[in-house]
Amino acid sequence: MLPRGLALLPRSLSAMPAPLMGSSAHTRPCFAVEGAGGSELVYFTLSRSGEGPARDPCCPQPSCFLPAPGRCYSLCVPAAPCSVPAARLHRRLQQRMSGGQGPLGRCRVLGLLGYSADGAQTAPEKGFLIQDPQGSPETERALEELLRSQGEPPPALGVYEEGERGELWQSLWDLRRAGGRELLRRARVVAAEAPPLHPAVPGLRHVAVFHSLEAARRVLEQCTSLIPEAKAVLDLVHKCPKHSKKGDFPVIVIEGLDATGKTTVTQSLKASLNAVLLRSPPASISQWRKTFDDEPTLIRRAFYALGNYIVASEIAKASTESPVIVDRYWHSTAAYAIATEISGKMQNLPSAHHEVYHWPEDLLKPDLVLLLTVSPEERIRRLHGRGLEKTEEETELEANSLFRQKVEESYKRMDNPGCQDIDASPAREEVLKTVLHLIKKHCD
Ligand SMILES: Nc1ncnc2c1ncn2[C@@H]1O[C@H](COP(=O)(O)OP(=O)(O)OP(=O)(O)O)[C@@H](O)[C@H]1O
Ligand SMILES: Nc1ccn([C@H]2C[C@H](O)[C@@H](COP(=O)(O)O)O2)c(=O)n1
Repeated sequence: MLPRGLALLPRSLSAMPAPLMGSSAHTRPCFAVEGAGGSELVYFTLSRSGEGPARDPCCPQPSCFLPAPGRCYSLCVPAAPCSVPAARLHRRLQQRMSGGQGPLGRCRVLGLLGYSADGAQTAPEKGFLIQDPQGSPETERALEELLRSQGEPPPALGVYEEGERGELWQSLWDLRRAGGRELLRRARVVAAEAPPLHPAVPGLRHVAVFHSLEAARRVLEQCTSLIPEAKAVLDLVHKCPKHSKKGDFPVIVIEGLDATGKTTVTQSLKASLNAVLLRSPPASISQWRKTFDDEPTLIRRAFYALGNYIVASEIAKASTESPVIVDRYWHSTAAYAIATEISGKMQNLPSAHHEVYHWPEDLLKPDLVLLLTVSPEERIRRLHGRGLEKTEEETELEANSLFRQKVEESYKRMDNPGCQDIDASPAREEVLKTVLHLIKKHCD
């Protein structure tokens, strides 16, 4: 018996009949599998005609999808990727599949992005590729059950099968009928060229890196009936002046990965400069961080973005009376969001000067942004030395040095104001001396 796999694909993309029948690779729906080929993404598209070599010398090989002798399943969320319901459905499925219970618990879950190859400035539809090392029918049943429990219409279910000549086929099934399924189409899986930009880049400004208060506010407004804290955040934003303006005293932001010494440096600066110390997210919303950290990227990043606007109003007020030091600000929000969304290798990051690195026009600009950097080994020594419980993202940083490098590189690509790099490895007093020297140089 030939190995089989299942795919749940974005309904909007899978329902695009013309591109599938046509021959232009530019208009076809395309897909990228994250993590199947190490740090490389595996790109594929669908051909109804079944044309193509028996075994495609390029990816995707059936083995990328079908872990011998297991089966592979994949799914995408069938709704607009920028909408709160789609983002929450994706998150729910992710939690259920990575919950470690039942047959889905033993599967390897990879990210799947569905995008259009015509370069549209839209966010990709997100999904999963699920590899079952045991190839058990229970997994298929558990997956169907999971999808049917998510309400109508459940995502379409695609089944991957290896053909007689080693080629890969995808059958798309409609799961809407209670207990049954109907074949919507069968298409050949063929390699697609890697797009010029990572598929998540065109949509970054819509789903992760918000460049205006309005864009972030729109997201939380969609959440008020689902997340009561969203209303509380919006109320605070509403109370802030529309365009916060900086006072005459300098505003200095300290940025960096966790445990690079931001708290240490900002507290010392506060004392040395007789400054006001602020942080983003501000104290007024930090009690809701856990709630928003558990939400999907779209909502989580909108929360942090709005936090920056609330801090901006605090900066405006404080900087009329004394220097202001800010522990994290917009650069953190943007750098972590970019590094999370852009899977794969460092080269997938948007190139320097890309608009995603530009400062939002409506957000109060600091005078100076200093980026503390330490070697990965020193950072881990400091994390362990501190002995605090690790957050999910800190664990990710420790486990995934590629992610850490992407956060740091994104910081370095920020524009106007850019981040000025500081080696924070030396002793505390020496780091403080360097920072004070730079502030003096900049502000004199
Ligand atoms: N220059 C330094 N040399 C040695 N240890 C340091 C230095 N600066 C800070 N540390 C220690 O490293 C640990 C992390 O520092 P700190 O809490 O200031 O980092 P942070 O960037 O604010 O971290 P987080 O973002 O996770 O809050 C602390 O235990 C701190 O005492
Ligand atoms: N202005 C900010 C501050 C923080 N974040 C996010 C980025 C990380 O996920 C996490 C790090 O914060 P820490 O653990 O150091 O308090 O919070 C952000 O997006 N924007």
